[in-house]
Amino acid sequence: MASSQLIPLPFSSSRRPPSFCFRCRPIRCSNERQALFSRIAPVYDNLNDLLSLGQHRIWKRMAVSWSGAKMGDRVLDVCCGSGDLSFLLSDKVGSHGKVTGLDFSKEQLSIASSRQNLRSKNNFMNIEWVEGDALDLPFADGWFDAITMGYGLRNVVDKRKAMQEILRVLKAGSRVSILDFNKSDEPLTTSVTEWMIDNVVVPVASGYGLSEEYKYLKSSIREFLTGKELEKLALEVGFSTARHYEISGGLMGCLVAKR
Ligand SMILES: C/C(=C\Cc1cc(O)c2ccccc2c1O)CCC[C@H](C)CCC[C@H](C)CCCC(C)C
Ligand SMILES: C[S@@+](CC[C@H](N)C(=O)[O-])C[C@H]1O[C@@H](n2cnc3c(N)ncnc32)[C@H](O)[C@@H]1O
Repeated sequence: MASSQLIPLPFSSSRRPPSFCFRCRPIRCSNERQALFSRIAPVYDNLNDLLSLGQHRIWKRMAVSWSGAKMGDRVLDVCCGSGDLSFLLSDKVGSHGKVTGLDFSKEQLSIASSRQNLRSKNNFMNIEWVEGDALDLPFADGWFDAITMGYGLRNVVDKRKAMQEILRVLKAGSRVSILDFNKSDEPLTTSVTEWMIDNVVVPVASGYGLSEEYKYLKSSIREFLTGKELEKLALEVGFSTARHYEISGGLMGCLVAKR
């Protein structure tokens, strides 16, 4: 029976937080982002449901399906947050499989662990929560049969390093499925997304005192990689195949890469 206790890991030397981050521009460095996701943790799930009208659950189901996770597998959910994809993976791999949800926000992992304990399904006990850094994964080479990363790659400070780490811990012939906002080539799609963030998402978030945190969404999407650039990065780090699928009219996208 997997423990639902959090497994704390010491900060890796590459990310030991400085006493303060005076040189960091807002939301630019790892510990700023860690603090952001810890602040939004209490309302994160509810705002996702409200602001996407529940659609994000469909997008996450698609990403988990595309990971190829199956009964009995040992799988990893990188940047698991409150655990949405981990719970979907838990159903896929069943009680003989094993799900590891990794995140560097204690607050997000605490929400995930609480949600696990509230659920009646036995096989959710096949999930363990690990506090760790996606840029320094505390797992052996070739350890996982499938990996997911939901709305995480856009948020790590070193996307190439994150992809290298995912490749390292993935078994040969296995897949990673990386879901995120799509940095569209279509001006209309970009305009609609940015209009929604400015005029719906941020005003709603401001009701919770989180307008700055949700404003970050727009800048992070602008600084993200396009689908083609994500495919190129995956092949450069060593994945054998990489395809980026646009979802919901190009609002979201999912990169599926095989080792
Ligand atoms: C699950 C979703 C986003 C997760 C997420 C990712 C981030 O990087 C954040 C950064 C800072 C704050 C919050 C997040 C965050 O929640 C996607 C759905 C939730 C979005 C917040 C809503 C986006 C709305 C779309 C722009 C328009 C939706 C149109 C239609 C209703 C589908
Ligand atoms: C937008 S949330 C996504 C949560 C969840 N996967 C989902 O789909 O709802 C992004 C998560 O990535 C985590 N994160 C960002 N950078 C990280 C890093 N370098 N290592 C581990 N977790 C990280 C944040 O703490 C946050 O919980």
